[in-house]
Amino acid sequence: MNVCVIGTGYVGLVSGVCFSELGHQVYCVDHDSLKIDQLNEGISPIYEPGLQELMNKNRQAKRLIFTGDLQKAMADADAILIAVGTPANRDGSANLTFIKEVAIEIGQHIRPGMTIITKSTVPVGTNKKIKKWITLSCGHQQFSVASCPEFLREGSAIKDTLHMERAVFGVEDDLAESVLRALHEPIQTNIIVTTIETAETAKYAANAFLATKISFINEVANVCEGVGADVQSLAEIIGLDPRIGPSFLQAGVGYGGSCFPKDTQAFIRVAEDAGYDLQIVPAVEKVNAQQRQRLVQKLKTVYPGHYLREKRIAILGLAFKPNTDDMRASPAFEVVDFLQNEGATVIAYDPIASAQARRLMPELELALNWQEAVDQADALFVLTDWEEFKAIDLGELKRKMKKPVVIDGRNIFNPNHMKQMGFYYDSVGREIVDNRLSSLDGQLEYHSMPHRKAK
Ligand SMILES: NC(=O)C1=CN([C@@H]2O[C@H](COP(=O)(O)OP(=O)(O)OC[C@H]3O[C@@H](n4cnc5c(N)ncnc54)[C@H](O)[C@@H]3O)[C@@H](O)[C@H]2O)C=CC1
Ligand SMILES: O=C(O)[C@H]1O[C@H](OP(=O)(O)OP(=O)(O)OC[C@H]2O[C@@H](n3ccc(=O)[nH]c3=O)[C@H](O)[C@@H]2O)[C@H](O)[C@@H](O)[C@@H]1O
Repeated sequence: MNVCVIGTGYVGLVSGVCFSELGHQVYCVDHDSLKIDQLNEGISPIYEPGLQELMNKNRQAKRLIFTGDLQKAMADADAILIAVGTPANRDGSANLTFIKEVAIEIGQHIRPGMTIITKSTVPVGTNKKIKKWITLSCGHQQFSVASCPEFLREGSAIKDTLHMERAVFGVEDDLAESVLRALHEPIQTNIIVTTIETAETAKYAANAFLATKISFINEVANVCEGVGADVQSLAEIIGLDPRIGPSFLQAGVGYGGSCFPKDTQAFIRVAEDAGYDLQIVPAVEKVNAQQRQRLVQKLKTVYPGHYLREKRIAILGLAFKPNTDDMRASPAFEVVDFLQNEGATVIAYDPIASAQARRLMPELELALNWQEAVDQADALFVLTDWEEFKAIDLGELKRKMKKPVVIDGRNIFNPNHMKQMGFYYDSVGREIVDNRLSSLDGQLEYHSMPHRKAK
C-alpha cells in the first residue's frame, strides 16, 4: 500500500524504513529541509544500529522517498502516519503544537477515503481533536482517524518494529481497521483492535508501568545498600516469578530518555484532567530524581566537604542508554551539572553520543576514548552501560587513574573483582560494605568513612 509518514525523528524514520522494507511504498516528509537533504544523501540523522543500511537498501529500491513536499507525499497515500514530536509543556502536559500544525496541513491535501494514523504519543482525546482540526481545514469528514501507538525502544528499534510484540489499533470504523491490518500484514504479531481512547491511554500506561519497575528496583537497591544485600541476585530471584518477569529490573542511576520522563509527567496531567489524582507515578518520578543525587553523593563520601574543587572527574557514558546517540533527559546532564557546580573538572567520553554532547553541553570537555577520559582522574562515574565499557582492561584503568575510585551507576563491574584489583568501588545496591574499606590500601587520603553499615 502507499504510505506517507510525517516526521523523520526516531519513530517516523524507523517506521518509514521498516514499512518500506515490508514492501509498502513509503514517502517520508519532514519540514526540516536539512534533515531531508541529509536523508537524501543516504545519511541517517540518528544513530540506530542497522538503520542506515536498511534505509539505503529501500531508497535504492525506490520504495522509500524523502521529501519536504507534503502534497506530493500524500498524493497517492492510503495511510498517513503522524510521527511528530509531543514534547512536554512547562506543566508537564503534552505539547500538541506540532500535532495541530500537521493536522491542519493534512487537511489541505487530504482526499476522501484516507486514514490518518497517529504514532506519536498523545493524551487521550487527541485523535478526536486531530479529526476536528483536519475537518476544519478540509471542510469534510470523509476520512478516518486511528491511534496506533509506538512501542519501539531506541537501540533496538528495527527489531522492535519488524518483530513487534503487539500492534494496537485504536479505531473509529472498519476502514481504519482494514488499513491498519493491511499496513501490518507482513508482520506476524498479536493484533489488538480497540477504541481510540484505550489505545491512547495504553501507551502512557505502558511507559508509566516500565518506569515504575525501574524506580521500584532502584528503591529496593537502596534498601539493599543498607542491609548488605545484593540487588542483582535479588532481581534474578524475583524476576523468575513469571508474574514479575526478569526485564526492567536493572538498578542504576535511574531512567532517562525522550519518553519515560515526559510520558510519566503527561500521564499525571491526563489523569488530573480526568479528575483522578495519580499516587504511584509521581512517586516513581521522585525516586528517579533522587537516584541521580544518591549516586553523586557516593563520591562525596570519598571526597567530602569542598574537596571536589581540585578534582578531575571522568564520566563514561553520556547517552541515556547504550546503542543510541540520544541524550534527551540523560542522567549525565544532572551528574555533570552537580560535579561542575562543586568545582570539579569533568571530562567525558561516549562511544557515539559525543557529537550530540558537543552541541548540547558545549562547556563539557570531551575525550576521544575512555583511556583519555580516565587519565589522571581522581574518580570515574559510569553512566551508560555500553559494551565497550564492560570490556575495559581494569589493570589499564587503574594505572591511568590518579586515584582508583569508581562509582558505577550501571552496575557493569563485578564488586569482588574490583576490590581484588584495589579499586575503591561503589555501585547501586550491591556494595560489599565491610570489605570495601580494606580495598583502599592507603591509596586515598580519607576524610570520612562511608556512613552505611551492614547489620
Ligand atoms: N523516540 C522514541 O524512541 C519513541 C518516541 N515515541 C513518540 O513518538 C513521537 C515522535 O518522537 P521522536 O521520533 O523521538 O520525535 P523527534 O522530535 O525526534 O522527531 C519529530 C520530527 O517531526 C518533524 N516535524 C515536526 N513538525 C512537523 C511538520 N509540521 N511537518 C513535518 N515534519 C514535522 C521534526 O522536524 C522532527 O524531525 C513522540 O510523541 C514520542 O513520544 C514513541 C515511542 C518511541
Ligand atoms: O515511548 C517510548 O519512547 C519508548 O520508551 C522506552 O524506550 P527507550 O526510552 O528507548 O528505552 P528503554 O530501554 O525503555 O530505557 C529507558 C531508560 O530506562 C533505563 N533502564 C531501563 C531498564 C532497566 O532495567 N533499568 C533502567 O535504568 C535505561 O537505562 C534508560 O535510561 C520504552 O521501553 C519503549 O517501549 C517506548 O516505546
